[in-house]
Amino acid sequence: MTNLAVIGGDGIGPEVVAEGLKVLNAVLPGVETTDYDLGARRYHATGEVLPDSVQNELAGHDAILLGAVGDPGVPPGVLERGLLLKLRFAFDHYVNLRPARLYEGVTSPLAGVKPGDIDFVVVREGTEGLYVGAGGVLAKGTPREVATEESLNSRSGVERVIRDAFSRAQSRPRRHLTLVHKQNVLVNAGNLWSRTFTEVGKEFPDVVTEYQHVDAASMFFVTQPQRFDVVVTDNLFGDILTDIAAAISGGIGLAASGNINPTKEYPSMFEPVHGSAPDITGKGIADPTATILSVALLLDHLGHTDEADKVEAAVADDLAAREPGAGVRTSEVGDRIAARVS
Ligand SMILES: NC(=O)c1ccc[n+]([C@@H]2O[C@H](COP(=O)([O-])OP(=O)(O)OC[C@H]3O[C@@H](n4cnc5c(N)ncnc54)[C@H](O)[C@@H]3O)[C@@H](O)[C@H]2O)c1
Ligand SMILES: CC(C)[C@H](C(=O)O)[C@@H](O)C(=O)O
Ligand SMILES: [Mg+2]
Repeated sequence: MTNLAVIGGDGIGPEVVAEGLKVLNAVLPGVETTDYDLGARRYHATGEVLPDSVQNELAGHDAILLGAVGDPGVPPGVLERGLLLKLRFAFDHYVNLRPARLYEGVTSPLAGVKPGDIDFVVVREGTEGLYVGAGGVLAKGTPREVATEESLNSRSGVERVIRDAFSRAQSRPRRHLTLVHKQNVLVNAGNLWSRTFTEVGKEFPDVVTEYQHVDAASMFFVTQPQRFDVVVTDNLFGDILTDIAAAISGGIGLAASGNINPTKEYPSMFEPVHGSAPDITGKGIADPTATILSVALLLDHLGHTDEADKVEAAVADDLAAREPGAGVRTSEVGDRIAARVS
């Protein structure tokens, strides 16, 4: 019996997670779920963000489904760092998997692109880089104030995510992998990434490789998305590139992600790429598709590949059947996709 920890979180998080669970229950009845009240409400009520006891309980689950965290009433970073990043780091989610696909029936803002032109996956490093929290502030509040954030890149951390990306590229028809970095400026980390990429690449002679600086890659994402099959990159570049990937594939409401611990030592965590969207919270108009596609990634990770394929196919059918330009009603999307997989 699969046991799933559910963190609805803030803003539209609980709204989209409810639809993800609707689809999960329809395609794989009997998954045991435990809800965790984490996020802004708990923080305001108790001052707690992620108590150790809760983290330990989460560790005992097969997987975690998360909506989003972040709230305009909570200082920036408290929930994002204290909850989301804490879980990514504690559960060693070193592969942050973010597929981008333009489905039939979905309009891309890019002129002339067709479904099939955008079908790639970003393997974003999830535990290092500028996200580690190294740095600080000197002379705060004075004219001499200096703030630093350091990027940490370990050989083992870089190597394991690059190897994962190579092996994903090897299992896809095009067998193409692009390393994205900024080795012309970030010469220390860039050199480690590119040397490691070359060395690990020797284990995968059938994978075609390419390197792009992140500024050029950002341009090619919106001018020639067909160039990409698998992309591997560091934590911050991956964060930014995957919002671009979402935008060109029809919007942030469709972009799924998995924070994966490939060793399965800890539970992996699945969540939409988007945030808590305070501007549309409570209106019933958030698109739950990203969360439902994240449920497909979750099912795949847990070995339920048929169910994962069924969910993705149902999403594709639903998107193809949507009235162009018509708004989304959150619960209706969940109802329709759940009905298709039942
Ligand atoms: N994984 C996460 O938990 C996560 C991710 C990103 C941002 N955040 C947090 O969320 C809060 C808001 O951040 P933001 O505004 O930069 O990003 P956001 O993704 O929440 O919203 C950006 C825009 O996209 C729209 N949008 C987002 N999800 C949508 C959906 N499912 N359907 C339709 N429209 C959708 C929003 O309405 C908004 O206009 C911040 O506190 C931020 O730190 C959390
Ligand atoms: C909320 C924030 C910590 C997070 C990130 O930067 O990774 C978000 O933007 C994401 O893309 O999941
Ligand atoms: Mg982001």
